[in-house]
Amino acid sequence: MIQIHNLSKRYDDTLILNHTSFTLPSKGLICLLGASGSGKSTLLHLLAGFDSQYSGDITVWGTSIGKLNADELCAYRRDHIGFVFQNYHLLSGYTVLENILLACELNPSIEEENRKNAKELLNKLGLSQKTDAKIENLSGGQKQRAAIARALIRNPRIVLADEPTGALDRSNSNELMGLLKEISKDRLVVVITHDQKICSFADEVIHIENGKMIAKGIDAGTDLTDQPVLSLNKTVKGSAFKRGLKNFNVHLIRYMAVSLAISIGILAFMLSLSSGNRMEESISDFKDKNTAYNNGYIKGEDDGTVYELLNSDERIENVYNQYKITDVTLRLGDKTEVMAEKYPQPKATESMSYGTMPKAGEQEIALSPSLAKKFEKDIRNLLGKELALEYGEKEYMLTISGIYNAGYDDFFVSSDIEKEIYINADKEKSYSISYDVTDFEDIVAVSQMLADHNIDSKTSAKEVGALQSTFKGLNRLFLIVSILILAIGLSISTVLLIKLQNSRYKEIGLLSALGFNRGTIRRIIVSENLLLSAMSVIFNAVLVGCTYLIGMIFDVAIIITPLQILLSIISTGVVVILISILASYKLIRTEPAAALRK
Ligand SMILES: Nc1ncnc2c1ncn2[C@@H]1O[C@H](COP(=O)(O)OP(=O)(O)OP(=O)(O)O)[C@@H](O)[C@H]1O
Repeated sequence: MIQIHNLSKRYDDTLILNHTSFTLPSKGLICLLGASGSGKSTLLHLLAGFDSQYSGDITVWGTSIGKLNADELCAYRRDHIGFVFQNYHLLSGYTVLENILLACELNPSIEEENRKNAKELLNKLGLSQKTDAKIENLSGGQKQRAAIARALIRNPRIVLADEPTGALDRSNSNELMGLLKEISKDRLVVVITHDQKICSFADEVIHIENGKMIAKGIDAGTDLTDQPVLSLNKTVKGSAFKRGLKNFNVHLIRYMAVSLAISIGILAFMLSLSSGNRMEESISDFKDKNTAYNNGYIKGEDDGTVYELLNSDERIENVYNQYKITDVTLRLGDKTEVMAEKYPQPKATESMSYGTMPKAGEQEIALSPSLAKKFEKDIRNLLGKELALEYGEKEYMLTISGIYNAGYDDFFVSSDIEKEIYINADKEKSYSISYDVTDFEDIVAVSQMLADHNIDSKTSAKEVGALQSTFKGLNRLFLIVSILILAIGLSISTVLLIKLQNSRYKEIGLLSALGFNRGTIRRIIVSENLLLSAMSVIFNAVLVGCTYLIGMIFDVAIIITPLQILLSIISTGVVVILISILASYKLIRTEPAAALRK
């Protein structure tokens, strides 16, 4: 029997049930009557363990359900309660049979028996033709019968039905009540109704008036001798992943829309980043073409002050004095050219016709066109050839790395070769100083520092400055755009995922009402979220591929580094999982009564 003692229930300031006490028998058919809004459904939800926010006590077969923990309450709902909802709460996208078997999902070991029982019930309820029909294609009355079948399938000891005949005609109502009367011989069946004729089936009629339960009718008597014990088996069977997969399939279109939106957001962010990469590439292009971009040259005699200033600056390296040298011989094949005087010249301000300036650490030489022509008519052919440079007693074998645009006979050699040559030079007075700026970013600042000291240096600072100011502005712009795109993408994704989760309150409320515990529901949702995340990752990868393809077709090079691609794919997955966890946090924790009302 169920003993209701001093039960009160309020919603905010409204008292619905007011210190009411009543004892319901262990078997028999009870009809619950009352004006609309009097609290009939509320009472049924409390008896079913859908809502634990009340005062007073409900004792079922000697156990107070208010004292049960969350898992025990789930076991109570799953193993002892069959509930017929006023609004059916059947899952769209699933068949009638699947909806009914949902109640047995936590006991899949007897799957065949469950199916057989479900079909028998459908037969009894006149729904056998609709076994495999999608629930959304059923009429109101058919849905009601499917909901009744789901409540009865596990043969529960307590059946609570909220207006089960509301959508049925008289003959179907009578048939159903006949069935409920039949099963009430060995269990308790409580039926909410507004129909007085239905009450003729009842063993007892209870009215709810002013928050109190009042008996009106024949008392079925409280059968204390036949009182079962409330067994609570907390073992959970059934695969949460299987249900998650099914749900994912049913909601596939919705999930696809969400993952597409998220992937597009992250792709847009990546494309924006790609513009930043393009700038990086332009800078590296500039560096490749202007191999002497970081070199500086200061002409004039120095008493050591300029040299000291350069040497003491941490941004500067490879500082050395340059000297005029005489009688330099260049030999290539059978052609020899002697330069009576060779003056050091600024390297960074020269532009290249072909090839590159000699690089430090390499045995290289670059020639001016007029000098190059003395060795070969088509000066381009000289690139990569070996040229011997003789100075003093020494000979250096150098590779011709480039031809630069000076209008007189001249050459540059790699800085380490140049320094070696100066060992034998007349070092009475230096002609100029050469230095390198270690970091590209510091070139302009170093030139400015020298200008502040009234030192005139020849560098590529002007070009680098122009490049930097253009790129700095654009970079900032793209960074802002990227962050904006990411923020918009994340906001849209969050809203979509929250909407997706919010649309599922009823479904999750139903699972909870059927006895799925919080852990199982969490695992179902996590499975779906993992599937959603995997789908988003795949979409993201496909979209990146398509973008590359479109870029190739329309000849727009899209620069995204493999690391950025990997990061974007991983972040898509992580973003989806994190937002899903956040969005489903409340969903998992909502009690069935509240979830089903949303
Ligand atoms: N979750 C809730 N939050 C706030 N108010 C609620 C909530 N659930 C029910 N109520 C209110 O409690 C009162 C009783 O509702 P309940 O559904 O139990 O009535 P009822 O007797 O079953 O009505 P009906 O016969 O129309 O179905 C109503 O005024 C309803 O608006």
